[in-house]
Amino acid sequence: MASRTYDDAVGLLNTLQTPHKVLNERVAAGVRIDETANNELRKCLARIGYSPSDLDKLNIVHVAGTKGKGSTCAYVDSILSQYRKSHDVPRRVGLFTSPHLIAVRERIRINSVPISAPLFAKYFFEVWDALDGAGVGSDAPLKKPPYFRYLTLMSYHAFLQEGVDAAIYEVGVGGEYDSTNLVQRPVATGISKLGIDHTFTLGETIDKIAWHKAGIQKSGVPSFTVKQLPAAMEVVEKRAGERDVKSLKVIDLDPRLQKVKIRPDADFQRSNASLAIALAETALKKLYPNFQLPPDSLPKEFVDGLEGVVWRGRCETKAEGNITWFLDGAHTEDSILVATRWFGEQCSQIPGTRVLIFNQQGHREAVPLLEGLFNAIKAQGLVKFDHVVFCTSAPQEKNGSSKDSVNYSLDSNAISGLTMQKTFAEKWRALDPSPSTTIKVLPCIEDALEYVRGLDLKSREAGDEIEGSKEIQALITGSLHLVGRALGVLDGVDAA
Ligand SMILES: Nc1ncnc2c1ncn2[C@@H]1O[C@H](COP(=O)(O)OP(=O)(O)OP(=O)(O)O)[C@@H](O)[C@H]1O
Ligand SMILES: [Mg+2]
Ligand SMILES: [Mg+2]
Repeated sequence: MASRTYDDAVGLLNTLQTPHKVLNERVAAGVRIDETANNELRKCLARIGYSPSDLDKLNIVHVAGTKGKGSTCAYVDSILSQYRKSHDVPRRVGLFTSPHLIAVRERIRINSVPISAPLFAKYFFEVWDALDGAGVGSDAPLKKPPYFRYLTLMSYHAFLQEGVDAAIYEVGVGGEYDSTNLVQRPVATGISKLGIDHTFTLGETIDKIAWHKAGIQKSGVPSFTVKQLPAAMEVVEKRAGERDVKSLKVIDLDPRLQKVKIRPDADFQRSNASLAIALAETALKKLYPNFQLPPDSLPKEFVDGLEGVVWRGRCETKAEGNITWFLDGAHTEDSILVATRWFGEQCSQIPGTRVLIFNQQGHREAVPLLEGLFNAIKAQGLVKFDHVVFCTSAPQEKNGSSKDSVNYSLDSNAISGLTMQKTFAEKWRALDPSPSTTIKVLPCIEDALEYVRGLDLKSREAGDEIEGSKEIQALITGSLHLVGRALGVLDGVDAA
């Protein structure tokens, strides 16, 4: 029998990635996802032994949105975990999020911890074998769903087998046709901030995008959203009506958060936290029928859950001697503004050398994204980048990178030729012609981090700087893959 380790599982899982060439052909032919994908996935679910109604046992909190999904899910998870610790209910909390930063198994967590490598391998191969028809009765093989959909299927299996009694699901792309949308009766659905992203799949305008995301709302299930642009809100309301939801509530900034330390201390994050409070409250009402949240303050479990949440790669800082790394995986117009403002505010009080490390490989609007970053930092007027580094997020075999970060959906020629990075460098030079700004194109994130460390070394060798000016503040942003690769290096190999 073939070897069946975690590494083997990830290797096989990678064969389910859609290659760059096929993605391009689909775009050219205008092929978009529709309900056939979930009809196929229901067959796979049946094959591994479950009906869609089995998923209702997971008491799912389902979250869609353009920005803030992952953070909202992490908050709900963290609040429920506090109840688990203090009351033993829910006994086990599942969390399904994407993408991963370092290891694929981060996407499937139980009690906030990524499932172990052996458990990942076990559930991976159980699903694999069942789809191959290797089980009782030797059914005909079923075509395996692509990467993300396979992982979703596997998460259903893992959570049901592990006795999870509350699960939080972050939508992959859109909502209506997403593989997380197999659930028929979640406990609550949440729609975080809507904006423009994934336009090929979802449509070019916010109302089209909202249509997909609002498609997670379910009959008889409470739905929650945050303030949206009118064109988006109209669609959310219309779809809520069509679906006959139990209620649709628009969640404003929760005044009870005034005494809670939300990080970063910004309204976008308080909005995510407010949405999470409403979702967690609804889930807890299901788990404890008499549960009531006081109207003017939050119980300790909520406060501890919100303050203690760990959501890596989003507005994360790491100190390393004189260097402070600021990491944020922002890759849309709105979120890049948020990340840039956060960086500017954080380091404007401390003199030092400012570095930007940027990449974005798959996005059609990558250059405008970079330009948005430049304009935001300029408009804010607090800091200026002295060094700007463009590099790829590609794993480097020589550094012992794992299969977890292999990405076949990107254009390998563009990566090896550093095509995007050279374009970014030209763009930045045009935006900032000042000779005092150094612009670099480097093959990989490892080299970019070393470049920054080299700056630190040089300044320490120079030795005669005034106190404080030896600080280096480096913002790493533009892509969650870039940030994940950077964290992998900065944390050491086995960070997950
Ligand atoms: N409500 C929001 N409005 C605008 N930007 C946000 C909001 N919430 C988060 N962001 C920004 O988006 C980044 C990603 O946040 P998060 O992981 O919560 O979003 P997501 O919806 O899961 O995104 P994706 O999965 O597409 O990366 C954050 O680091 C932050 O810069
Ligand atoms: Mg996204
Ligand atoms: Mg996410």
